Amino acid sequence: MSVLIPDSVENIRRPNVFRRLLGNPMAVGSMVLIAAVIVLGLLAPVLSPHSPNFSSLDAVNAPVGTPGYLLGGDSSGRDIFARLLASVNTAMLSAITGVAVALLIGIPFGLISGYAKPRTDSVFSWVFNLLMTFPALVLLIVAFPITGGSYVVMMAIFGFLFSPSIFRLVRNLVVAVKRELYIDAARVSGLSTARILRRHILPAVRGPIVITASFLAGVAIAVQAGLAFLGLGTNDVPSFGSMTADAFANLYVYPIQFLWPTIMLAILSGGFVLIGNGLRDALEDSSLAPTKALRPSNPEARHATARAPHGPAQTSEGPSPLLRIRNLRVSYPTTGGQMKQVVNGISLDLNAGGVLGLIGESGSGKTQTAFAVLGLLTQEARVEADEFTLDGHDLLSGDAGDLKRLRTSLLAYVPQEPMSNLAPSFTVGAQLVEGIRATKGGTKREARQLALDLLRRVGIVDPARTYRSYPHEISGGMAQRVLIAGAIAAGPRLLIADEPTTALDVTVQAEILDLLRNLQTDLSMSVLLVTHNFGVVADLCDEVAVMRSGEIVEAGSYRNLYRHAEHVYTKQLIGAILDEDTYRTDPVATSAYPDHSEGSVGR
Ligand SMILES: Nc1ncnc2c1ncn2[C@@H]1O[C@H](COP(=O)(O)OP(=O)(O)OP(=O)(O)O)[C@@H](O)[C@H]1O
Repeated sequence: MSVLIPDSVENIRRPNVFRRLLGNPMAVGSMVLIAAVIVLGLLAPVLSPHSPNFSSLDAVNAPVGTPGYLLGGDSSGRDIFARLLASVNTAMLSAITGVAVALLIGIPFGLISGYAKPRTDSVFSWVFNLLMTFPALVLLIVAFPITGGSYVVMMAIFGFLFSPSIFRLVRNLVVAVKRELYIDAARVSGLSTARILRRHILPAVRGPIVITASFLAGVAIAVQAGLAFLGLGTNDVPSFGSMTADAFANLYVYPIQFLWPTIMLAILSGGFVLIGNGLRDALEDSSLAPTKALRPSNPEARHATARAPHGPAQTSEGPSPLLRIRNLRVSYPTTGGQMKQVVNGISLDLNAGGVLGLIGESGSGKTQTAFAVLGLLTQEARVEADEFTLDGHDLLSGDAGDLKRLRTSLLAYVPQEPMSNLAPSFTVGAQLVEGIRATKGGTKREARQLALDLLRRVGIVDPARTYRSYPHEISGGMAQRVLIAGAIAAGPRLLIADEPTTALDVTVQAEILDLLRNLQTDLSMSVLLVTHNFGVVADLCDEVAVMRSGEIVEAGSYRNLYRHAEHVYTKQLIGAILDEDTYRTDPVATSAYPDHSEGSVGR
């Protein structure tokens, strides 16, 4: 299958994220300050001569610099420096507890809810929305007696009450990401849901989770301090809140006692927010936009899309075609409660080794047909047919797992937008290796070797370099070659190519068509080519089915159709083929289809 899946977690780390983070002065400053504060907290027993709860009458309100009392003593004669360092540990443990609980609840439920069927999503969303309506701070105060005064338990409750914010964030991100084509590609490849969630979706949504977790850490520290300020918590554990409450009583006499805990509190809670912002910027800067395919033009290649068909024509009348479709209907529910049919009962056969072009204007139902074969239609789609078989197996009945395995072993898919089908966070090699291992098994070393061979096989000049590259570092044409390499890795019997050249410039289109033609011949595989361009059909296909408004209006061998097309729409499509001897001066006639006059035949 055309699977381009990452290899391992190590491969998902972009090398320059940390470097980018180091280029952000606010984030670096915050990290240094927080790290210094944390080290001070950890070294508390070494640095302070007194225990934080030790009190001495001699040290009551002692000034800064008193021997043995670096920052002086508080109103109870305790060492302010010792209590400050102990409070750092309290704050950090509070942040870790609160954030960990919120993430442990919010992330898995958010991932499942966003990815699962609408009913599961509704149930989870309802529960978390309900939880979100609870006034968290009031509940924390009310729950205080059952915590036994333990701030760790209180912060665990805090994490629980704030988990809906993580849940909603993750769920909404997943809903957006799961529509990406590379997720479809991963599903087609047969990867399990858990693996897709862990390897593809989680890395894609981690940036916003990181920033929210940082905010939450800052909030957790502030909330714990606030509760302690109100006297909620054991007196044995020093915290910035209890220190400020003590100092508050002496605010006008010894204001400096108030200064130390508030400065530390500001450093810790503000610092986490700044680090989170810096991390988000670093992650966003390294999320890379696809680059356009730019290749030196090859004047000779211009012939390719308008050439006569090659090789012997395949008949679609064989006794047991690889793909057999009879009266296929695909429909979707409308807001009015009815079903809207987008594929209206089409029938076609594709023999082993045959090349069938499915051609038609935009919206004619080509992709819906191809996706029905691939099993990639959305859950609300209703697929019905009198016959719908792949290699003799019924695609409409039977165990979902068996059908998935069948498709994985027999089908491969080459998409329209090569860049969108490569996961941006992983190297080309990592994606190929995992795709190969998911379909063929074997060791990582074997998969790597095969990936390099495949890259060479699809005409990539420097396979090792491309193997190491991220998708943004290669051109659109190379990305399509990479996808084709992944598609042929497991030796598919049927390759479904959906507008494989549309997103590429014209010379690269010709190269990709050449490649597909050579691979089809060498590997003796069948090809179902979805296109709106008769020139592409001419280049590759033996048989053609012309689709319009969800129906096949004309079908037959390419040669026959090219010479003796009967349907006016087929004639229009043929008339839209451009070659170097054709100079179009008139627009394509559309009067035969007044209701579809805007329909594009040569988009
Ligand atoms: N999820 C959906 N819900 C409702 N209608 C849909 C859905 N997906 C596709 N359609 C409709 O199905 C019809 C056929 O779409 P399809 O993608 O197969 O067209 P196409 O011929 O491949 O065109 P294109 O070349 O633009 O992709 C379109 O009218 C489209 O709006």
